[in-house]
Amino acid sequence: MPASSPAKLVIATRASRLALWQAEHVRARLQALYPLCRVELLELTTRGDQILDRTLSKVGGKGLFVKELETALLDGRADLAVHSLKDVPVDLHEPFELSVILERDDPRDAFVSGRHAGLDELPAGAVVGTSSLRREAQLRLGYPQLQVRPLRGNLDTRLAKLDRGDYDAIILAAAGLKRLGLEARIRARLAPEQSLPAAGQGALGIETLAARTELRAWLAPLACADTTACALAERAVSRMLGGSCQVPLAAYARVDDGQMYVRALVAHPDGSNLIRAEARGPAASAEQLGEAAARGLLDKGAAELLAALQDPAPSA
Ligand SMILES: NCc1[nH]cc(CCC(=O)O)c1CC(=O)O
Repeated sequence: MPASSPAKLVIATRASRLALWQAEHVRARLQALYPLCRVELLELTTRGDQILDRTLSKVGGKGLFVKELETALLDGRADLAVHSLKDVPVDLHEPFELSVILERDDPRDAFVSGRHAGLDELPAGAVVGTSSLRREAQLRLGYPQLQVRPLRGNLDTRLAKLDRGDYDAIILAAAGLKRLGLEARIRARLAPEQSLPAAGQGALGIETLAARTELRAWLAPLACADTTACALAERAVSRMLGGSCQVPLAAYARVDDGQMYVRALVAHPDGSNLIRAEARGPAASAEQLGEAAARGLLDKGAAELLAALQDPAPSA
């Protein structure tokens, strides 16, 4: 236990069911660490939660989910903000810091469907919902016979759209479904070779004001060393490729016995081009390994692929 302990901690969170589960999870962990502390949640509605009619890549990306929470940290209305690490921009900067990364849950993408047991069982022409360019690109490449259609909304909304027949199947993060008690809806977990996860998928991050060093010390016992190393590597890939959810980019690291294996890919969302790279080495060099994987992608033309996506040539 740190020398001092907090009297009160306020956790800023988005008001979605997933965000509330995550904030409550952190609340319970902190409460167990500091039984005398009052740990409270402050629920906020973010711009990202309000805009539901356009795909995320069109409305400005991940920052939408983070800004309102950061304002609460700045105002002193909250001490910490809990995020799905996947949704935290890689360019998080002063006066904020990502002070703790918690142990990761299942990082894989999950296949959810009423009638079908997995991607390989879907008939040609079946409609698969996802709004992630990363998932779309990998699906189109591996399963060109399927139709990929956009899917937005929080987890419950997405499942409702599947259930009312808008899609034959949808792809969601396994961790999110698990957290909401919806694990039974998962028909198959996609292997990293099939659908390489997004940087940070399945992990939680806690953001604080960097100046509040006492907070960092109080939160430190929640950190998971292996997940932190993976996050460093994966986020290094994203950073070097200018990653956001507007970019079809995947980065996935694992650590076994101190040894790290990082895989990364960028792809054209239409499945026409997919570039992979990987790196292995000691987990202690996580960030360098992520950078090496990113350089591998860049050496194979990743920058050109991404530039072409941002500035598409007029199609005939
Ligand atoms: N894109 C939104 C988002 N952010 C975090 C999760 C799930 C939990 C996680 O990955 O940690 C999800 C839902 C999804 O991608 O299906």
